Parts: sequence; C-alpha cells; structure tokens
Amino acid sequence: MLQGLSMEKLGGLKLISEEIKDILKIEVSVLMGANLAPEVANDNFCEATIGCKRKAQDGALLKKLFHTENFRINVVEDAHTVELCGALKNVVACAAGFTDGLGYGDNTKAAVIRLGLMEMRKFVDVYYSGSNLQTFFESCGIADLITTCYGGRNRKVCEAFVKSGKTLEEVEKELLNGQSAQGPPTAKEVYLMNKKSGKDDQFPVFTAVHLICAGEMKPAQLVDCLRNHPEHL
Ligand SMILES: NC(=O)c1ccc[n+]([C@@H]2O[C@H](COP(=O)([O-])OP(=O)(O)OC[C@H]3O[C@@H](n4cnc5c(N)ncnc54)[C@H](O)[C@@H]3O)[C@@H](O)[C@H]2O)c1
Ligand SMILES: O=P(O)(O)OC[C@H](O)CO
Repeated sequence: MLQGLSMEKLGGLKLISEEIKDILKIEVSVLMGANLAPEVANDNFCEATIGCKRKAQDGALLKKLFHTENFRINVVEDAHTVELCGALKNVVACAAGFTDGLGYGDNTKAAVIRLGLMEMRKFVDVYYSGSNLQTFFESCGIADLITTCYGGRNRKVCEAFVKSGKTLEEVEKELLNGQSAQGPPTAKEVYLMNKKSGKDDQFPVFTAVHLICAGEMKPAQLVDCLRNHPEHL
C-alpha cells in the first residue's frame, strides 16, 4: 500500500503504478480515497475510488472486491488522475499543517485546500493530460484532500514542525511511532520535476512546501505564496 511518486534517473516522474507495471508486466489499477486508516479499521462509513484502465473489462470485478456497506467504491477509467490525487494531496496537507502551526484558522486552511486543488489539477493537466475533471470530485479528489488536511499525519507533523522548531525527522519520530509522512518526499519530487520543466512558479503551494521542508524558506512565507497565487491574477 503506498502513495507517492517515483523519480526517474533522468529527472522525470514515474507513477508507482507504472513502476509496478514495468517490473511485474501486469495491468495495475489504483485505489485511493478519504480513508484515514484508523477510521477504516473501525468500519466507519467512507467512500473510495478505484482508477483503472479498462472499466468495461475490469470495473465490476474490482468493485466487487472492495465494495461493502461501509466502504463504498466508485470505479473510474482515469487511473493516472486517481493516483496523482492520492500523491499530491499529501503535499497540500503539509501546507495546511504549516498554516495550522502558524496559528491561522479555517478560512486560511480552506484557501490552502482550494489553491492546492487547483495546483493538483494543473499538475495532472501538464504532465498527464487527458484527465477527466469529474475525477477530482470523486473520493480520491476533494474528499481525500479535505480529510488529509484536517486529520492526516502530514498535517500533524507539519504543524508540529512549525510550532516546535524541531526538524521534520524529529517530529516524525516523536509523533508517528515509526510511520512516515509522504508529503515532504513527494513535494521534493514534484519540485524537481517542475524545476526541470521551468514551471515551479506555476505551483507556488507545491514549491513552498518543498522549500520549507528543505529549510530554504520560512514557514511564514507560505502566506505570501497564497496571497500572490496565480489563481488570483
Ligand atoms: N495510514 C493512513 O491513514 C493511510 C490512508 C490512505 C493511504 N495511505 C497511504 O498508504 C501508504 C502507507 O501508509 P501507512 O500508514 O501504512 O504508512 P507506514 O509508515 O505505516 O508504512 C509505510 C511502510 O513503507 C516502508 N517504506 C518506506 N519507504 C520505503 C522504500 N523506499 N522502500 C520500501 N519500503 C519503504 C516503511 O518502512 C513502512 O513499513 C502511504 O503512502 C500513505 O500515504 C495511508
Ligand atoms: O495520514 P496521511 O496524512 O498520510 O493521510 C492519510 C490518507 O491519505 C487519507 O486518505
């Protein structure tokens, strides 16, 4: 089980599903959604999205495998978008954690979520064109973004990073009991890809998250990135 991106040797991005497909020579589908693990384990009601390449052929079986009374599945034929939503929302959740740590309230977090969603959509458009806008309204999109920005580990460690002044590694160790947050490494991969394409300025939230995690930008400067976001021009 994983969400994230893989860096290719020459600096390009590769989806984890593509990596698995290349190694195992099998068709790979992805399951993503607003699914904080403790709540799923508690059998609380939630939704999830399966992204596959051949819905007519595989959709019914994939749904049957996971769909229950309390784990409701939608299958969409837009696997790249589903997978990228799962990876990129962790970066946005880091930004939400930074603003929480700085003491901003829910209005600021809503702005982070909205601007972050616009960057997620743009990123998919730029690097994996042909996505379906509707996919961002599935559980893997806006719903996972909301739950992760409020209840996830990425948010939690990034809030503590700002409040404590400790390193990310230190707060991860203290708060996550051996688990790790995927947002910071994903932000780095996204940053390197955008930098290579000369597009880092088009993704101010993604870029700021990496620079803050890398100690190259002060967390407080994130709000300037929100204030001057291209979505406001
Ligand atoms: N926990 C949740 O609520 C939740 C919900 C939905 C999705 N996810 C996603 O599921 C994935 C796993 O989450 P988790 O909660 O099980 O995390 P976790 O930290 O408990 O487990 C991650 C595991 O991956 C291993 N790992 C890390 N980097 C590796 C590498 N390069 N090669 C091989 N193994 C490596 C770690 O040793 C660890 O055992 C993450 O991508 C997370 O974003 C988690
Ligand atoms: O705890 P996080 O921040 O890794 O987020 C968990 C999930 O991705 C929510 O679906």
